[in-house]
Amino acid sequence: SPNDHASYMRLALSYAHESPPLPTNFRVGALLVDSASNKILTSGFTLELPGNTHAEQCCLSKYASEHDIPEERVGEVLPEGAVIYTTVEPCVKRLSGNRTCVERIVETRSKGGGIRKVYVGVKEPETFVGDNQGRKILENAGVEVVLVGGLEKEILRVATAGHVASS
Ligand SMILES: Nc1nc(=O)c(N)c(NC[C@H](O)[C@H](O)[C@H](O)COP(=O)(O)O)[nH]1
Ligand SMILES: [Zn+2]
Repeated sequence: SPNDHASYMRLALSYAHESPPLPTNFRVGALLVDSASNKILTSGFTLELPGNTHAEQCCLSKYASEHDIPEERVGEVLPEGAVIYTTVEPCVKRLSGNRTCVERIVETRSKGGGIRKVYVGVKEPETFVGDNQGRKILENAGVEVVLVGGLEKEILRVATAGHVASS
């Protein structure tokens, strides 16, 4: 129900606070949830795992390691009702050139299962890569993108805490 989405998004936002503030990315929090059992499978935040990691990537990577499977094959072990909540929409381009979260999410569906829905707190600001057009790519891959409104101001304040205050 809608307030479930808002409470999951608020929880994802609480993880974003764990991310170190930097001027070079956003502080994002994410959850991997089994919507069938309403259970939180993993949480993640930007830079949680070693390397230049994204919140959504950390959720998938942690779940994969819990199941002793390489991250790129995580789709094979995700439950039927797997969904992701992320405070900022999944990246579709990254200045570092690392694999994007849209690619990682789409890849989970290669064997038929995988992530079915992505709940998003805000559209990505244009700071680094301009307008993020990832939503269409996700939808074309059969991933529904649902905007969960109400936390935009807080999400953006946390996401940009490491950025030089815009004059
Ligand atoms: N959804 C999302 N989750 C994250 O955890 C994160 N950090 C971003 N950020 C998107 C932003 O576009 C990229 O952080 C910059 O483009 C810099 O690229 P890198 O992150 O260094 O690869 N977006
Ligand atoms: Zn990403």
